[in-house]
Amino acid sequence: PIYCAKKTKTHKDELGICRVLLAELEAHQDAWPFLTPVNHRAVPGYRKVIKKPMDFSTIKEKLTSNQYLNLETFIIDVNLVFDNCERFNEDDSEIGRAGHRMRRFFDKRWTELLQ
Ligand SMILES: Cn1cc(C(=O)NCCCNC(=O)c2ccc(F)cc2)ccc1=O
Repeated sequence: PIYCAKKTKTHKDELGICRVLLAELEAHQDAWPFLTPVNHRAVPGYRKVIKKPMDFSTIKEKLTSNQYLNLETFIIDVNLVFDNCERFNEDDSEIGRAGHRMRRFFDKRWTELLQ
């Protein structure tokens, strides 16, 4: 079409996309390191190194208690999960590789959903 207006998304539309994206992240086979908060008593050094812990269950709680203003604030928290993972884990480790795979999956899915 000659004129293609960018369809603005309402807050409800954006939150719907967040719910779909989060469900897909949680269902992914490589999600297991990210489903619950890292147990800093079981993982030495984690609390000192990672200033802003984040995980999918915390994101779900924030989503259901309407703490995300929009899709962007949701994407910031999801990226925090993957950035924390990269900071704390070797790229060539079980959890490090899972983090890279999950980030690639997320980046692909939210761009697809926004097209
Ligand atoms: C992101 N990150 C995670 C860990 C970590 O050790 N995370 C716990 C893994 C054990 N948790 C599971 O295996 C599990 C949890 C829930 C579930 F539904 C199924 C399996 C360590 C460093 C780090 O940076």
